Amino acid sequence: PPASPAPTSAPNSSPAPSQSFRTAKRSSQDYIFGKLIGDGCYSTVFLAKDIHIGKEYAIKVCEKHHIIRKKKREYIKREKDALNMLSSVPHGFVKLFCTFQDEERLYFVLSYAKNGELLKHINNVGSFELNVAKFYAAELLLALEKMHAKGIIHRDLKPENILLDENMHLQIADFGTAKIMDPEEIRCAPSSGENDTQNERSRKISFVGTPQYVSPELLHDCVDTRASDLWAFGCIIYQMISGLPPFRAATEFLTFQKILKMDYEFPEGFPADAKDLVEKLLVLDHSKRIGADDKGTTYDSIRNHPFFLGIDWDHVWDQTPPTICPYL
Ligand SMILES: C[C@@H](Nc1nc2c(c3cc(-c4cn[nH]c4)ccc13)C(=O)N=C/C2=C\CC1CC1)C(C)(C)C
Repeated sequence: PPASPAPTSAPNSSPAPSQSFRTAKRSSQDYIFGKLIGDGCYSTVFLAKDIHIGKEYAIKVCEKHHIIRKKKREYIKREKDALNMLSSVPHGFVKLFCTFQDEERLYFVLSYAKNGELLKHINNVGSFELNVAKFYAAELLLALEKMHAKGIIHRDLKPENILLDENMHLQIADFGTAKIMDPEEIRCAPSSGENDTQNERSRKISFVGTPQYVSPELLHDCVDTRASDLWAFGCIIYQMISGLPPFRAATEFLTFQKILKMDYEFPEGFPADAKDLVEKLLVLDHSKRIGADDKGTTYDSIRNHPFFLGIDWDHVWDQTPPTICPYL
């Protein structure tokens, strides 16, 4: 953990807008830094405890010189903006409570997702029972709807940055790769391939997600749309049920090849409804993916798919998540 430098002048901090009371300016002195819980490209996430209230947080620490040298200021700013835009959403995302800085570092104080990465839970049991996969797919879809309705495309969704809180509810993390669409681009439709504005579709992008989950349009045409997150959604449903992502190979290049050739198959016994939904999400043409044409701020065509039969969409977050247990 970073040595807590004695603050020379009160480091500037900006309390998150959601705080209902004024707090004194925070600094690294207000926290006891614990174990390292995650390592991103340009940041490290530590478990930390607020010495005044004893509450645990995840604090993302970014070295300023590293960000400047790697020209990543835009990524950091975009992540803070996305987290602030989502801090008013009650469920589905890690919360940003406040930020502060000192001479060398930027600090983001965030909610601590006590049960860690979804990937760890999939690997612990091999693969999820259908009811567990359905539940987390439903929570993930609700989070995608909220994110997309605010014009935020995550672009790197994967089981490593989908976390589980202390009550085992889902929280999406790591918005450093997110794209925030300009206000005039945000339509009510959460995702609409053919109606996407020219800039949303054709904007040159400088970033490609994690090989196993990256969408073909991001690879082939350098295009990112909300539907790119729907592709990753399909990969994650496949992986929760089978234990592995659909596109995997010895190298990144071979993985990309498989994606562009749609070279994947379903293991024996993969449930038919789940297979049908995954096949409707893993479509090369992003405008033809299920949900891409949905209007309003919900993916009704996905919600109404038989895979989600029995999900009460208004009470998913109130439910006690089903126990993740190894296959008998
Ligand atoms: C995805 C991220 N990993 C993680 N990011 C966050 C965690 C987190 C917690 C555990 C964990 C908890 N218990 N055991 C493990 C493992 C990985 C975590 C958390 O609690 N709260 C906020 C986080 C992130 C906030 C987001 C703005 C960056 C990477 C790999 C990028 C470091």
